[in-house]
Amino acid sequence: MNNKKGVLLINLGTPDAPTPKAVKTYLKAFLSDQRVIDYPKWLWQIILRGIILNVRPRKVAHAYQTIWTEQGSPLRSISYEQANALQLALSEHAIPVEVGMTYGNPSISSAIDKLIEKGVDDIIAIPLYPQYSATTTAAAFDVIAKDFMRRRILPNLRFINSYSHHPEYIKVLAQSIEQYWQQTGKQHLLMFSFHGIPKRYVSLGDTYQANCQQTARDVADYLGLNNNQWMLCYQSRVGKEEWLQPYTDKTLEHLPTTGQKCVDLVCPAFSVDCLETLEEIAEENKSVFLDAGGEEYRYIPALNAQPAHIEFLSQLVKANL
Ligand SMILES: C=CC1=C(C)c2cc3[nH]c(cc4nc(cc5[nH]c(cc1n2)c(C)c5CCC(=O)O)C(CCC(=O)O)=C4C)c(C)c3C=C
Ligand SMILES: [Fe+2]
Ligand SMILES: [Fe+2]
Repeated sequence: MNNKKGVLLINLGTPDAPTPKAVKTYLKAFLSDQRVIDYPKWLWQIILRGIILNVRPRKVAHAYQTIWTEQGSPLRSISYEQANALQLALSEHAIPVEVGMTYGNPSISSAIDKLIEKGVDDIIAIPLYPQYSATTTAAAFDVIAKDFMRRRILPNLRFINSYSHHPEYIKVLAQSIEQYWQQTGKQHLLMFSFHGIPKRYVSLGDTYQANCQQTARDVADYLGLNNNQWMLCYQSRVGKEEWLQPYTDKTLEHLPTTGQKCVDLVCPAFSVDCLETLEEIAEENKSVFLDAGGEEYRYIPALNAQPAHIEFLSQLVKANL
């Protein structure tokens, strides 16, 4: 008898509300994960609970308030849109799709419960991180593994660990940029801004930087861009350690002084628009660029639930049936 397949779409997670209290709960779970911050646990917990969780939630809650919608956090509401659209795209195979977040709600465990309730015994887990990183992809796997520890009967599991250079993904991403340029009638310097990670993690073997470089180069090649027409940077640095460089904010501050006054940003590490794109890139970094003398700054939206993105995800699922 064939196994019944189901899809678990995974993303990072987001607070339940844009309040300091809810943000504190979310950051506590997220920043306590040793995959994300690998300092000695006892030392880090003193810093986290003693300083960071008393200062950061207020500031970050304010940032969340600027992007919150009637549907709640964009990361969560767009993830549900993706799941509904993907389930529809897979309807001929009757494959249920559920959303699970590594931190916060809906949890990965609740998503696995729902799939099992629907009779699924073969789960295809897709962390929506095109570029592999231990900080995100492996962290998601850890949560699945932990969930499985409480189950007597384990479903089959297929885990898609990255798709940074999948030809169809490159095509969909490149075409979304092309369409943006066609609709606006203009093309500026293209800045690929990926979420950063500490440089040390790459030295320890994380393939994230190589994956980011591959995505950016493949998309630039698809678009026929020469080396002066695109660049790669890393955003969202946290803490005092050196992260992957060049930094997005420092680069945007510098670009206008070199005569580069117009820029288009795309953030391929984010499959879904979220705090780091809608606030940090589309607002905060825009001000950095314009204040430094830049003239035109545009953010190209994430792939979100765009039909071409959903079609790519459904191909990824079908290839794993
Ligand atoms: C401090 C360490 C962090 C690492 C390493 C990191 C890697 C990483 N994160 C994403 C995707 C997202 N990060 C988001 C928010 C966010 N990230 C960090 C820290 C690290 N991320 C923090 C503290 C926060 C919360 C906001 C803040 O306090 O500044 C989000 C957005 C969530 C939302 O609710 O909208 C995403 C998505 C990737 C892809 C990545 C490494 C590859
Ligand atoms: Fe992050
Ligand atoms: Fe940020």
